[in-house]
Amino acid sequence: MTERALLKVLSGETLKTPPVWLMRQAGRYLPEYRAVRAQQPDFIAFCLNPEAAAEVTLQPIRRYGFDASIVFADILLIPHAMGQKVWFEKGEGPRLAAMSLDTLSALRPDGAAQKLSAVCDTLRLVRAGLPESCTLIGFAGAPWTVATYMIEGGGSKDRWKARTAAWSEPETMDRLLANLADTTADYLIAQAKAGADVLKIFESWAEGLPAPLFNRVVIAPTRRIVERVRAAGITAPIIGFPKGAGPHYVRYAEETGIDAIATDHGLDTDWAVANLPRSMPVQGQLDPAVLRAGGTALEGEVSRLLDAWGGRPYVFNLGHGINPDVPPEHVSELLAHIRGR
Ligand SMILES: Cc1c2[nH]c(c1CCC(=O)O)Cc1[nH]c(c(CCC(=O)O)c1C)Cc1[nH]c(c(CCC(=O)O)c1C)Cc1[nH]c(c(C)c1CCC(=O)O)C2
Repeated sequence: MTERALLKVLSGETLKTPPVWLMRQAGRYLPEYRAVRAQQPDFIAFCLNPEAAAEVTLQPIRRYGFDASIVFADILLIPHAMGQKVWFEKGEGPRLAAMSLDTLSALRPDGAAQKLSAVCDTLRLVRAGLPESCTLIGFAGAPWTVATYMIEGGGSKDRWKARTAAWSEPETMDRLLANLADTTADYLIAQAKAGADVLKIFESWAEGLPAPLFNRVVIAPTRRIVERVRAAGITAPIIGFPKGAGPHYVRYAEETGIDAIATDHGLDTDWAVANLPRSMPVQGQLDPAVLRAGGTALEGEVSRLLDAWGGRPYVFNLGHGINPDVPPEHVSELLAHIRGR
């Protein structure tokens, strides 16, 4: 158990060769993923099919021997479980049924997490198929990020409706965020009980928020999740990923109660090294585009990050998910650069 490199780093150890895994390591860049996906036309049903989800979770572990495995699921399972219809249009990303903020904030969280028990079944199947040295990660979206999808009805360029609602209807918005936080905490607790060694909270839309809003919609609901998970006796380390938070990264690291911080590729490395809490484990921040590019650019960026974060508890990862057009052999090159130093 303590042999797991990722767990060592998350408990504060510095390793000469950092553990490595990649966001979206199970996905369309892998032909074996596309073969399973072709049999699973409904993406939500795919996520809730433990055999199929466990199979694609294990595919990148078999191919590359990553140090960690992240359960195949999606942050939009929470709105699905809370009663908002979610579907995926081919080539266009997620769609969610139009609902008013009042209606969304009245969706009752009680019992919603139990509707996602299939994800716990996936975790148990994955654990049984993983090498002992591989850490198993469970995850959920952070309330603000999930709320933006719920309010906008899908992805959006600037989250305009959600940001406007946060200012114009603060009580209703805060109620939605609190409901999401409680459901998400219950879901993460269930994942830890099903065998997740580590929990990760994806705040993919932390970008572009002034400080007062960042405190209210990002920090407070995230802290609420962490407190509720800890109150349930769960000790699994929690990684927070406030993508695009810029200088707010520091307060996020210090005030949410998370144990480790995942950084995006837009964050200045030297600034992050100087300003993030020194003892806090850091994960990230390779530009996904340099993984697509490969070659000497990739080698140079790997060296730059390993040099910058050397001497600190560090987990190698991308600054965002791997793109579908990344050649699978570039991932092998990446691992050779990291493990060959
Ligand atoms: C915002 C967000 C979502 N989902 C997720 C986030 C947070 C991380 C981020 O910012 O990317 C998180 C997520 N989604 C998925 C995982 C699986 C685990 C892993 O990292 O390997 C994880 C951790 C599978 C997935 N989730 C999705 C896919 C692609 C679906 C397909 O096979 O067509 C996968 C592998 C679909 C998805 N799901 C979501 C979007 C916007 C999309 C469409 C994007 C696209 O088409 O690439 C919502």
